Amino acid sequence: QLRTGFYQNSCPNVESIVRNAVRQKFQQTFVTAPATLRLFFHDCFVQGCDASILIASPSEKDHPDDMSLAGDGFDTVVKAKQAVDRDPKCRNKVSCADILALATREVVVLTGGPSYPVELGRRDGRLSTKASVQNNLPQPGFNLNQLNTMFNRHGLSQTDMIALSGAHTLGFAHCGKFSNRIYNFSPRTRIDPSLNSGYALQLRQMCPQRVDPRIAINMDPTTPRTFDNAYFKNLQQGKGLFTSDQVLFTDQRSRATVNSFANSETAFRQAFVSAITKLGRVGVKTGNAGEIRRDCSRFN
Ligand code: HEM
Ligand SMILES: [Ca+2]
Ligand SMILES: [Ca+2]
Repeated sequence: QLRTGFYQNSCPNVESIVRNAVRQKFQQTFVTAPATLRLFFHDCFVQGCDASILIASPSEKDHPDDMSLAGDGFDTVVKAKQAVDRDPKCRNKVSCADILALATREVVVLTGGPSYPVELGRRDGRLSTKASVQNNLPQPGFNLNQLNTMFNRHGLSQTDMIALSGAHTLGFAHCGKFSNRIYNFSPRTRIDPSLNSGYALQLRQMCPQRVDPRIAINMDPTTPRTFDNAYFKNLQQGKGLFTSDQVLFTDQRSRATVNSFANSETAFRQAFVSAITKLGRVGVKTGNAGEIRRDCSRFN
C-alpha cells in the first residue's frame, strides 16, 4: 500500500529536492518533460512501477519499444537521485521508482499540467529483460479493443486510457511510427481517411519518404510545449498522429469522452490526475519486496 507521507521521517525534504533537480534539468532542455513522462509509463507497464526500465543494457532498454525513449528522461532521474543522495538523511533511502514518480509529477506541472499528491513507498525491482517488454506496451497501430485490453489488464479503465493518452499533448514522434498512415494506408487509399487531409499533406512535407530516421515531429501540432487539452481538440479535427490516437475519436464508444475532455480542461485535468495516480500503483512492490537501489541503473 503506497502513501503520500512515506518518507516523512527518513527523508522529509524528498519532494522539494526532486522538484529543484527536475526544474534545473528542465531549464536546460524542454525534452526533459515528455521524456520523463513517457519513461514513467513504460516503467509501469512492464513489471510494474519498479524502475526496471532504468537498468543499463542488457535490459528492457534493448527492446525496440523502448529504444526511442529519450536519454533526457533517464538523465532526469539520475540528476534527481544524485540530489536526494547529497542529503545525508536521505542517502539510499528513496527508491528509484519513487524518484521517477515524483519527477513525473514535476514535469507535468512545469509544462502547465495539474499538480497532484504522489503516493510513495515503491521498491525497486530486480528483473529487467528485453523479453519482459514484449506485448506489454501499446503499439501506435492499435485499435480501441487492443488499447482497452492492454490498459484493463493493469486495472485501468477506458476513461483512464483516454486521459493518459492526453500525454501526447507533449513531445515528439519519429516519422516511421505513423508513415503508413500517410503513404501506404491500404491498396485503395494511400492516406488514412480518418486523418485530416490538410494535416496529412503537412505530415508528408515534414516526413518525406526515406527521411532520416532520426527526424521527429511534434505530436501536438497546436501547443507542443504545453500540457493542455489541445490533444483532444486535435482529435476532433482528425489531427491525431497515431492510429491509436485518432481511433479514440473515430470509435463511437470512446468519442463522448474525447469530446468531454476537449470541451473541459478541468474534466481532462481531473481525469488525468486520477488515471496517473492509478498508473503509479500498477504492479508495485512494497514492504520488503525488491530493494532500494544505490545506483538506479544497476541492481544492488
Ligand atoms: C495509448 C497507447 C499509447 C501508444 C500506442 C503510444 C505510443 C507512442 C509512440 C509510438 C510514441 C513516439 C515514439 C517515438 O517515435 O520516439 C510516443 C511518444 C510519447 N508518449 Fe506515448 N503511447 C501511448 C500512451 C502513452 C501514455 C499513457 C503516456 C504517458 C502517460 C505516453 C507518453 C508519451 C510521451 C510524453 C511521448 C513523447 C516522448 C518524447 O518526446 O520523448 N504515451 N508514444
Ligand atoms: Ca517496471
Ligand atoms: Ca499541448
